[in-house]
Amino acid sequence: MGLQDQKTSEIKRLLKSFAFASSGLMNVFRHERNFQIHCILMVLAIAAGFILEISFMEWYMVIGSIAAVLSLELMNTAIERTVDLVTDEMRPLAKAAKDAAAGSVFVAAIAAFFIGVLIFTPKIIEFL
Ligand SMILES: Nc1ncnc2c1ncn2[C@@H]1O[C@H](COP(=O)(O)OP(=O)(O)OP(=O)(O)O)[C@@H](O)[C@H]1O
Repeated sequence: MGLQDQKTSEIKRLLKSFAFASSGLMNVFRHERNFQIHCILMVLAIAAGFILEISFMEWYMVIGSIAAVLSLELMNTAIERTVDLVTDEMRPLAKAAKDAAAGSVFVAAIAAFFIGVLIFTPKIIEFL
C-alpha cells in the first residue's frame, strides 16, 4: 500500500470513528431522559454565559463542568447497558456497578451546580 493510500485509509478510519461516536451520542440522547435534561441545562448555561457576559476563566469552568457531566452520563449509560447485557437477574455486583456509575454522574452534577451558583449568582444580582 502506498503512502497516499495509507493516509486515505487513516482518514477513512478517523471519519468512521467520528460517525460511531456521533451515533452513540444520538442514541443516548434519544433514549436517556437524564441525558436530555442535562443537554437542556447545558443550553441554558451557555445562553446565560452569553447574556451575563462571563469571563474566559468562567467559560473554562462552565465548559469543563458541562463536559464532565455529559461524559459521565454517557459512561453511566454504557455501564448500565453492559450490565443489562451480562445479566437480567438481580445481582449485588450488578447493582454495585450501576449505582457506582450513577454516583459518578451525581458527583459531577453537584460540582457543576455549585460552580454554576458561584459564577452566575453575583452576575444575576448585578444584572437585576
Ligand atoms: N441486574 C441488577 N441487579 C441488581 N440491581 C439492579 C440490577 N439492575 C438494576 N439494578 C438496580 O435497580 C435500580 C434501578 O436501576 P435501573 O437500571 O432500572 O434504572 P436507573 O438506575 O434508574 O437508570 P435508567 O432509568 O437510566 O435505566 C438501581 O439501584 C440499580 O442498581
